[in-house]
Amino acid sequence: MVRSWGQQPDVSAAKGRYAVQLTGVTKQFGEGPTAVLALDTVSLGIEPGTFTAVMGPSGSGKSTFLHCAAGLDRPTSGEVRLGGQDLAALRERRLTELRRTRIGFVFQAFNLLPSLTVEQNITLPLRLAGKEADAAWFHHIMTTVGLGDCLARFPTQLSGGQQQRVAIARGLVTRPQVIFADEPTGALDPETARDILGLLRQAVTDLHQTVVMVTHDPVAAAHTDHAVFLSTGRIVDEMGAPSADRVAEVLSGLRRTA
Ligand SMILES: Nc1ncnc2c1ncn2[C@@H]1O[C@H](COP(=O)(O)OP(=O)(O)OP(=O)(O)O)[C@@H](O)[C@H]1O
Repeated sequence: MVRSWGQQPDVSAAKGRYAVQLTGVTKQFGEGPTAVLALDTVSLGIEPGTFTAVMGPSGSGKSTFLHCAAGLDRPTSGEVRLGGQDLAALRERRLTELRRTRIGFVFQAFNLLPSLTVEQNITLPLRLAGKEADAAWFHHIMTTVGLGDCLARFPTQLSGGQQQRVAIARGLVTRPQVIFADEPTGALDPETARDILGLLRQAVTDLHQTVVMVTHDPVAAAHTDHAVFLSTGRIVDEMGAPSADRVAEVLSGLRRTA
């Protein structure tokens, strides 16, 4: 049964066809002989309402890709568009507003505020955006991430896996158009990881949200619609309807040549 969670995110505001579009994006860190080319003319269009895995060996540029795509870092050259909006054209304040209203983040560094309870941490993006929580959606997220008993606790009273779940709930609560997730299941046991991936899938299928997820895990990638493979800052392969076996095969080939 497909459940509906009320109002869907406003994708009609998007002028472009893609939810996220990178064109010739290059990101260089440093200058001269020590310079690192973390992204090398990367071009990719991510359709709205799809779930994409970004994969590749360690140091291949996955996190840099995510940071540039999410407007957290500016590319050295090339263009990033979110819902048709060219991020380079935005001043810092407008960019912050766009991140707050249209993007959800689930990153490895959980960035939870220690002085706020679990519930306050999760609902913080809503308060910043001046929105009310949708009680049914909030309850559903809480049940899925298994945090119902921890709402009044503080982050320091939680395990690493529980903190990750708080970060995931916080990324989903505003039902943003695009969710960027960096290894969201890395610290979790397989059962919780499966539930979290199911929740991300539901955000895509039921709410037409777009999820872009960096992962090393072929099993996690098998939950997505599309896998993109990076090696030394370039997109070297793509796969529709990825299976864990085929993904593992591509990754081991890339590790051999990395
Ligand atoms: N702030 C930075 N300053 C200098 N070099 C950086 C910086 N951030 C990333 N790099 C370099 O850019 C390259 C890509 O890094 P990135 O973190 O994007 O890779 P990754 O694929 O996410 O790696 P991992 O899987 O190990 O997290 C690496 O060589 C890294 O050392």
